[in-house]
Amino acid sequence: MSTIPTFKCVLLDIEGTTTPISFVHDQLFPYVTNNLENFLNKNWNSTELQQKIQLLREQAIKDVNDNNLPDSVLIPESKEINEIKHFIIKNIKWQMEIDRKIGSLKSFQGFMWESGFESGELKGEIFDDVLEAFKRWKGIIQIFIYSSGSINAQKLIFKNSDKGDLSSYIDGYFDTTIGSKLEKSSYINIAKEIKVEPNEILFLSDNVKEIVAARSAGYQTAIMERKGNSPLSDDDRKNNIILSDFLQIFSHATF
Ligand SMILES: CSCCC(=O)C(=O)COP(=O)(O)O
Ligand SMILES: [Mg+2]
Repeated sequence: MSTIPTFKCVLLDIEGTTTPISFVHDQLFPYVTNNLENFLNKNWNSTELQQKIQLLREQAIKDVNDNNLPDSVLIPESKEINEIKHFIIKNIKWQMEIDRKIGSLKSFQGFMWESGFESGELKGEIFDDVLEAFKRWKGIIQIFIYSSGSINAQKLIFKNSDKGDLSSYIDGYFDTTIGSKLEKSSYINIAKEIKVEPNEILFLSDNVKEIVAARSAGYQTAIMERKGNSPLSDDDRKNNIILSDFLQIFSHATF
């Protein structure tokens, strides 16, 4: 068994990989849905909030025009303020019910989470083995994050984590502004950006479709099978390296 890594850097998904899915669904998402109305009322005059709302508005227009969604998802601009807020809340709750991984929603959520992390109400949950691997990789293997969550939200989770401030371990962050996690081109773009050959990058994720996209771009990959992740098929098991713990990477024959 080799203990010498054949990769120069790791690219890590968050939800289901560094962080339990339950943290995202039981803490992060309810923080948004429970505080939405208050948050809009309190921050209505903030330019940043209005920019985030504009992104939601533009996405909703695209949804109606390109995706044939009903006009009821639209967010009007020129109505009474409480009516506009009503449509924003409706739009966000609808998108969150289907766990949409789309930039405008993720950017809005990240903006809201800022207050939660600042007040200490939210603390990023990171698996124990992730911190141990970060310590072993420091100065040897570069660590990058690629999540559907906004870069702002990613930084908040690692800076305000239950393991302390982990920012110093992380060399860079990518979100879907570089492209969808399901597209081969996104992984090629990331490799170009970090100036590392695709076959020298190890991508870890719980999502098999993301793994397939990264593999088609020439990455080394492994599927994370954490408690609470979606079940894997027999084919997934046959065709992939499956890990339940980052520390298994250090003793895995093919890495
Ligand atoms: C900064 S992660 C917040 C969680 C989130 O909103 C999300 O969509 C995570 O998706 P991932 O790509 O990390 O599985
Ligand atoms: Mg994930």
